[in-house]
Amino acid sequence: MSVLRKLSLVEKYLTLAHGYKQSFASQLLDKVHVIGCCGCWSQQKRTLIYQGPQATPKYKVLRETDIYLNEEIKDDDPVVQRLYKGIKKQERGALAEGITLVESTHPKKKAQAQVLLSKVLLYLRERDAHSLHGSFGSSFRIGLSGPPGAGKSTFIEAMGKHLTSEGHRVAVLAVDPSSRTSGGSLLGDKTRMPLLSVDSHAYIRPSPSSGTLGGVTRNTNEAIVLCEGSGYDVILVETVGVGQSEVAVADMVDMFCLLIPPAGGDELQGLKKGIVELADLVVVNKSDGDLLPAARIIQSEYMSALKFIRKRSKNWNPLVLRISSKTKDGIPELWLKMCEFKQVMLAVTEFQKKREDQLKIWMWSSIKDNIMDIFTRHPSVQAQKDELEHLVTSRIMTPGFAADILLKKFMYHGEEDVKHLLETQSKHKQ
Ligand SMILES: Nc1nc2c(ncn2[C@@H]2O[C@H](COP(=O)(O)OP(=O)(O)OP(=O)(O)O)[C@@H](O)[C@H]2O)c(=O)[nH]1
Repeated sequence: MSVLRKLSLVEKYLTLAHGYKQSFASQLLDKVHVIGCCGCWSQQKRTLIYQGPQATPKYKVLRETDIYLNEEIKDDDPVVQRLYKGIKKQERGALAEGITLVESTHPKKKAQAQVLLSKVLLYLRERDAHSLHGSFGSSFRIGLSGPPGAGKSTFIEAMGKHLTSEGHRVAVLAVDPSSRTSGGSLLGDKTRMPLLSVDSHAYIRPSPSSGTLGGVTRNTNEAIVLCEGSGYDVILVETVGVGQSEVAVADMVDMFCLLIPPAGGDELQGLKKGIVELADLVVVNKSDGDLLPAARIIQSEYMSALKFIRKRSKNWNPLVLRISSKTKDGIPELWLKMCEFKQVMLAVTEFQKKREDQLKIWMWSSIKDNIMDIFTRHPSVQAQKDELEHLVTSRIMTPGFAADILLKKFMYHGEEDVKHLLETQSKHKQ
């Protein structure tokens, strides 16, 4: 293509883009790669630096996503079979391998994980059908959040040991989207829960390190299902409270608990107000020794504050309880309250309704994640995102318009479309 021809295409693109004829403009973008521009709109036409046509590695990235979507993994896939049997037999190794499979980003492993999950979900459905607790009632998912130093590890250790001594099987999962940047999650570290980590009725799994909250959330949802398939009836999901992770955890559990230390003002500043609104139970930890008076004050402060917070359920008034994870005081009573919550929610079918809603949330968040993944890897998007970002940040193009261009490029990426639009345009001119 001659330099003049390229320049005229760039100019055409700009004129069309300015006139909001987006589809044609976006098709032209495929032909000419704008690598720089400056000045206002009219000046920009003259000062564009361009290069084209793009030497995009043809649909390489697109093929990758195609492979994932088209990957055919059958029920009798040997890996799926082996893990499914192992998980049902409550083998820790199979559970750990199954969770690693759901955390994998490899297309084939992702597809295997979905088949494994479908089988486990079906198994759980059949198991629930024969259970006294009814649909969804054979497990209890409890979310736990709290500011650093509240005593979460000490609490999980104490509560976990209490539950295993009562015959429960406890799984501890963590949601920590920051674990990737911080070089690995501390959550689930054996040194944090030394007794529980060697308890044969407990399983502790650190946060997946996929980085994004969406990815971590999906992995955790899937890990919960596998743990339940492996006979764990109490699932504790811990969050470090980074950004939106509490909301994500509240969306995947039956009950959400907030653990706080007996400290006011400064120490609790990191605690976002919104988190208190998510809590079905506020637990004041360290209610022992010298900290007892402070714990009582915090308890009454939170009890008053909760009166002004909109209730999450008309069937449950959030409570504020005091415990000591060190002396274990209040732990059995706290567990009884948790069980009462479950019974109340089951009786009014809110428990079942919430689980159903969570499955829908899970489906839609998976769609969102996958679409974003496919979208960002798409060759046309890859090729043009930088220049569009540049146009947007230079205030030459509106973010909405740039988004429309990328979306259209993504939806109509075929060469045919470009040809057709170019032909239409030239016919129109004649
Ligand atoms: N007195 C008293 N101290 C406690 C209690 N529970 C935890 N602690 C202490 O509080 C400190 C923090 O406990 P952790 O369990 O590590 O707290 P955490 O919330 O997991 O903290 P991060 O790991 O930083 O998130 C430790 O020194 C514990 O010994 C309790 O019930 N009473």
